[in-house]
Amino acid sequence: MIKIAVMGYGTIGSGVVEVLATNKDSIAKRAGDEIEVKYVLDLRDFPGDPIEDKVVHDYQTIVNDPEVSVVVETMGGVEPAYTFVKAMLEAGKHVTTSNKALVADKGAELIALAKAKNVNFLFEASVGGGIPIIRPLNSCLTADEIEEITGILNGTTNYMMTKMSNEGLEFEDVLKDAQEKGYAEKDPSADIEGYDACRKIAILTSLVCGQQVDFNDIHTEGITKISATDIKYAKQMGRVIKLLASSKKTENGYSAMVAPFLLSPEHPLYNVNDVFNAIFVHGNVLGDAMFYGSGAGKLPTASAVVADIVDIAKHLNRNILIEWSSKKLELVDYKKAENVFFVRTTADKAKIESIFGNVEFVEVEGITGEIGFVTTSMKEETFATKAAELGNVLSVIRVGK
Ligand SMILES: NC(=O)C1=CN([C@@H]2O[C@H](COP(=O)(O)OP(=O)(O)OC[C@H]3O[C@@H](n4cnc5c(N)ncnc54)[C@H](OP(=O)(O)O)[C@@H]3O)[C@@H](O)[C@H]2O)C=CC1
Ligand SMILES: N[C@@H](CC=O)C(=O)O
Repeated sequence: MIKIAVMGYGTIGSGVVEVLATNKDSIAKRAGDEIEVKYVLDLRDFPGDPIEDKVVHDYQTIVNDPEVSVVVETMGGVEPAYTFVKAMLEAGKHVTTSNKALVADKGAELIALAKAKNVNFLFEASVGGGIPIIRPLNSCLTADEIEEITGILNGTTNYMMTKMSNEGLEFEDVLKDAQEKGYAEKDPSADIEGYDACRKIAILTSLVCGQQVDFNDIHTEGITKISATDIKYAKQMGRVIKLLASSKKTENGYSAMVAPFLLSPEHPLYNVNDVFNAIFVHGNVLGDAMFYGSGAGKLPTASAVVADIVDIAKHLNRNILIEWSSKKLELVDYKKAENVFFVRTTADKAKIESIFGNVEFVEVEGITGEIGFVTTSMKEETFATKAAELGNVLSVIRVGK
């Protein structure tokens, strides 16, 4: 019998307990032993819940119980999750977490500590919800130099953009809906401002380069500036707007960015809707691969956490090597990246053409007093200079290749 503790009995933590109960027998076969939840740590009590008698409020109860060999962290945030997880690893317990804020910030340190203690620190659910992506990068794709990762990495914003675009719903209403469905972060600005996708692409980039990527270095724009008018222009162009997180290996180093992009139907991420996420990976020998599935939500995410528990059960006496050192990776300045831009402005066509040269104008029936245009490909810094010279810019969205 493998005894585990779950820290944080919210959407994902309760999902983990549910998955372990629903698939008890098949999980036991695959893990080679039965898994039993001994403790649930939370701030609250859960009267009437089957785990009612397992609830504890002091993490030291878990630290000090030698029977518990695996700990699940699903509380969220860096503190106190970091303090609790570190104490568990130091006590020789394996840990799995769905907490990307923790992994992005403290991943290198916790991986090193787990290695020193000959236990495991796994975090499959921290990126892409139920989609396997961490394990593929850490094992199946290790023959490759990964040259690009571009993904829809946030379920909340993809759900929101899909509903706003297909059903004409308002931003605040769809955000509330996503929160009620358990997709959003405790502070949903992490979703809508792009910070959550930023942390996820930082984690993936750290894994492929083996060094620490500071998420604060990644240029990040969310979806808060996307309006109903932008969506009308997108439809006129036959495109959809998606929040993309991207990391590319260039000849000068890795470059990463999070921002909304206009995608055409030919783009591999065009048809990724609702809470689904998809991650496009290009390796130098593999070529292209796509990972697709539910990017958020109770059971899909819990499925990934439980898969980590099973992996840990198979490696109780061996550390699974994860190449991610604390040495900082300096990213290439995003201003040097080349992009195509869609711009809405109240400036006139003559001024637009005198500054941007050859552009493609976009007009939408019923929208007056402004015009949209698509630029040629240019460096971010060149675009910023030209846009400042143009003035009267209402919105800017990058156009996917
Ligand atoms: N929701 C999703 O779809 C996904 C979430 N994640 C990540 O998983 C983690 C958990 O998310 P989610 O389940 O949605 O969050 P919830 O807010 O639903 O659950 C967190 C739980 O942890 C409890 N908690 C918070 N602080 C403490 C503490 N100091 N001691 C004990 N318990 C504490 C909370 O209690 P209280 O409510 O009283 O504050 C709550 O019950 C986050 O890192 C999130 O980013 C990852 C992938 C998908
Ligand atoms: N809030 C996140 C949850 C999963 O990581 C999201 O919407 O993607």
